[in-house]
Amino acid sequence: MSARIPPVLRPEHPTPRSVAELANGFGLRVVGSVDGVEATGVTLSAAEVQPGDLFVGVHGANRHGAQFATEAAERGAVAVLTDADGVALVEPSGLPVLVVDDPRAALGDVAAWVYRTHPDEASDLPQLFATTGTNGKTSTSYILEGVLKQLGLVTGLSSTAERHIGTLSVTSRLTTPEASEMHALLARMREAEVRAVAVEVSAQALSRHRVDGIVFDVAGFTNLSHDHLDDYADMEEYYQAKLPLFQPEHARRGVVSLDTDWGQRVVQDSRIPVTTITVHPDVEAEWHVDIVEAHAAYTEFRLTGPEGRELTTRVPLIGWHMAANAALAIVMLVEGGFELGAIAHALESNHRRYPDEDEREQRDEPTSAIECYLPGRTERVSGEHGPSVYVDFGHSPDAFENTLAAVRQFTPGKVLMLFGADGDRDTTKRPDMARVAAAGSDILIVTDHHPRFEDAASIRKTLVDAAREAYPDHELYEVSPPEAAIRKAVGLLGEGDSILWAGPGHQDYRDIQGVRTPYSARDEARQALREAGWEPNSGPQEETR
Ligand SMILES: CC(=O)N[C@H]1[C@@H](OP(=O)(O)OP(=O)(O)OC[C@H]2O[C@@H](n3ccc(=O)[nH]c3=O)[C@H](O)[C@@H]2O)O[C@H](CO)[C@@H](O)[C@@H]1O[C@H](C)C(=O)N[C@@H](C)C(=O)N[C@H](CCC(=O)O)C(=O)O
Ligand SMILES: Nc1ncnc2c1ncn2[C@@H]1O[C@H](COP(=O)(O)OP(=O)(O)OP(=O)(O)O)[C@@H](O)[C@H]1O
Repeated sequence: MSARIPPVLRPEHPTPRSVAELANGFGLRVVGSVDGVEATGVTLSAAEVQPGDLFVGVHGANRHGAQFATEAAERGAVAVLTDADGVALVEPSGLPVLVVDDPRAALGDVAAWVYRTHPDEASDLPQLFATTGTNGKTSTSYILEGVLKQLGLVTGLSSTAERHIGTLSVTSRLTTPEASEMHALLARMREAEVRAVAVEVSAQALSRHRVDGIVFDVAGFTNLSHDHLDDYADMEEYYQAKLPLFQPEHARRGVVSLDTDWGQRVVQDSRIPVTTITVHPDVEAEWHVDIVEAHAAYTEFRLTGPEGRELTTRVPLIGWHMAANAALAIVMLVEGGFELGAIAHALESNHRRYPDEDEREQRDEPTSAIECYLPGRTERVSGEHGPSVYVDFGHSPDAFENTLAAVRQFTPGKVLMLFGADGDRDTTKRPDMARVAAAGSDILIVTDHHPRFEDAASIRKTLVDAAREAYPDHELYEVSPPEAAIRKAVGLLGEGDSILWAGPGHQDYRDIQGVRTPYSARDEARQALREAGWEPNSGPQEETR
């Protein structure tokens, strides 16, 4: 059985556009005739062609997309956009060809033209908020969406986990979709009268032109730390990949967190107006975040900014880093034109019940709180009794350090870290992940994650060796597969202890040898708790969505 491929959201009522006009407007060479040909959509994938589409054949890392032109024609493509190498590959399909040097680089503007989502042409687009950084993009985007909803807006979201259009939700494939899908999504959001959208932008997306043809109203930067050094030669190259988001081509204004030193570089190197924010009291910034209360169900923080502006609220997540993400989201909204006072008012009129709410009511204090549910980000799956179990999407040393520290705060007993590493992804971070995992835990269980085309046992060995070398006396087990590992973890612990299962987060599959097998770590952990006699929680969807 393989996991279902999530759908691509497109406009339901696209207006056809003349392919000849497209060729003229973009100065493209035409092979064959495009007279009277009209396009209603754009795609890079032959399997996803819908009648009326322009199929774009890019020279990929594995193959040339133009070789799938016949399949695209059979599905109803009306023309192909490709490079000079692709022209001969398209010939058997009989489709007319538009030729451009770099189809991927042209894709954003072409898709924006077809879907009428280019900022020069469209005055009716939703307000767009982009977040980038190594960690915290998904969290900040969900929090932004949550606050926008509390402000009463119809919202959209594009994240690693899900894409949302109002109440419609579909699972995501990539963190940031290809430009053809991105513009189709924006066009569909416009049809649904979405007013504001939170978009997660990965470094890979910027390097691969996935947000071309989009100018975000506000771009936010969370942090930069070791990750993705399979895609980028070093941290400098990784940083340079993020930078275009803070230039006028992609954003009007920026909010930059100075929590990592890289933030200062963004401030220096960007060519748009930026404001700064930090949780560090000794770092100079326009906005500061102080933690007021760390509770097992929320983190309360105070945000202070220029002209004496101040707001105190809660985010229903644990760890200082989640308060940092929430504060960043709020300042992004302020930069987007929302008054801090209006945001404060919207957050106070919520109905969430926290354990100490009765006490607050007696003191006649309104509770200000952000309403949001983040799938698989330090998500608690355990119930009232037994060990606390959190499932998380962290897969970098920095993420491990912060989530372990957050879990430790609310664990009187032992903290057990259960994790594996991604196959076919940055191998250089693995030893650091193992060392940080051991440093922050009392017990470590190394298991498998997505091996992809790598040997799972050798990934585990790298992790185990690095942890043993750094912490020879650490209690450490190597258990495969993860179903066995979570049962071992639950069996080792009891009341007052915690398990942090890092890696799988919200995901509903495991990638083994390129086959996506349905798999939910959250379901697996709940089942393991049940088998051990502990009743898990019923899942936050029912409680908060
Ligand atoms: C490295 C990378 O970004 N690769 C992306 C790229 O693949 P590729 O260039 O290898 O494509 P290819 O397999 O050679 O195929 C070439 C073309 O032929 C088409 N094709 C191919 C086969 C076929 O049967 N029919 C067909 O039409 C493909 O759609 C493609 O357009 O183009 C594909 C089509 O859009 C993407 O799916 C693929 O993303 C892969 C799955 C991926 O894993 N990307 C990761 C690295 C990524 O982008 N990650 C970031 C988040 C990172 C993070 O923050 O953790 C993200 O934004 O998701
Ligand atoms: N501001 C932050 N600083 C450090 N770690 C963070 C921060 N925000 C979230 N994390 C941790 O990073 C991990 C990933 O969180 P999240 O999914 O929000 O980030 P992301 O940037 O979207 O990651 P990805 O690109 O892998 O989807 C989680 O373990 C989370 O607890």
